[in-house]
Amino acid sequence: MAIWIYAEHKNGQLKKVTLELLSEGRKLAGQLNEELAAVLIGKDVAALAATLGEYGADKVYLAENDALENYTTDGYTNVLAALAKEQQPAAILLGCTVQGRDLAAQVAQRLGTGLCTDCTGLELADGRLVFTRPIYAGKAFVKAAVPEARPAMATVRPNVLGVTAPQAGRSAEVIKADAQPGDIRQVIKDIVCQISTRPELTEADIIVSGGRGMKGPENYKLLDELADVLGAAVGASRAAVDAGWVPQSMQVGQTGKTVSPVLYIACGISGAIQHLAGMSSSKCIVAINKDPEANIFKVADYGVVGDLFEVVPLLTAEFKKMLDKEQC
Ligand SMILES: Cc1cc2nc3c(=O)[nH]c(=O)nc-3n(C[C@H](O)[C@H](O)[C@H](O)COP(=O)(O)OP(=O)(O)OC[C@H]3O[C@@H](n4cnc5c(N)ncnc54)[C@H](O)[C@@H]3O)c2cc1C
Repeated sequence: MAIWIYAEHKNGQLKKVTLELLSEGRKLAGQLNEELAAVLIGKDVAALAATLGEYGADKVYLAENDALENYTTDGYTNVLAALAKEQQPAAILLGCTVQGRDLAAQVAQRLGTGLCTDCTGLELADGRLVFTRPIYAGKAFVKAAVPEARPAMATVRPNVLGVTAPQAGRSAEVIKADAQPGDIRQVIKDIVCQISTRPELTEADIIVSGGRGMKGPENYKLLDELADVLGAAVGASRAAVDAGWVPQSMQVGQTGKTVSPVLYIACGISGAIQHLAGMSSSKCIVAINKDPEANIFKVADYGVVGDLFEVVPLLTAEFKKMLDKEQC
């Protein structure tokens, strides 16, 4: 009975959440005395198996097929579900990403098993995997387990688990898996990539986010400047997205992306429950708001009551000075 990690990858690179799951999976597999396996699906992805081994996988099930070049719900579900039926793992863990959420739901249905979504913690209790997940938009947490059904499945929020250092030279046994994608109903004609030098929102360690208090799209350049100095991603509230100031891909919250960076700087965001649902698991929250009663201050670790148009440029200048000094 093994613990499986779904190895999500993009543009020839493993997603950070895959490494986080491997690191956590390694600990759990050790405690359970089970093996840790990664499932790698795609076209020409075999080279990634070496990294999976270095980060803790004992085995890599490699399913390669030309038809699996791009993620499709049908193709990837058929391959992962068939493999799980054959091998009967104890658990399958996926990242709570757009792809992971889609695939996990389909595979769980196919296997007739339970799925805990959007988990922020994993532990063992009486030899069983117990998942921690936020409820009521992050106001409370439940501990949930998948009762008798096997495998127990879960999607885990990116950026909440740490990544342990890879062990150079550690390798995994690579097993060629059946890679028959079956009937694929989706046709992918083109993939339009956003070109950005910034980290992806869900994987970023630092996020600078702006809301309605930004007053207009032209003012986001203030956040861009701060983000450039900090190597951060830029996010937004739904109010800013609905106003057409920034694209929906930047939205953080219940109907946007869920993020857990080390540092989240909220500028001109009131802290509506739907926004908090997407960012309250950030490790450190800094809020800049001119209203001292704003709800965001209830979740903030540090709050600046002030006008963001004064505070943000000052922060940018101070961080720049600090980093310039460090480089000297
Ligand atoms: C079903 C549903 C789903 C939703 N999903 C989401 C979601 O995913 N994400 C999300 O964000 N929202 C979501 N919302 C909307 C949410 O309820 C709020 O309307 C939204 O988050 C408000 O955005 P905001 O904080 O930017 O704007 P506001 O609430 O208008 O707050 C603007 C803040 O800026 C401050 N401010 C103004 N000027 C300045 C200045 N110069 N300097 C400093 N501060 C200033 C103000 O004091 C105020 O606190 C959802 C709502 C519903 C009903």
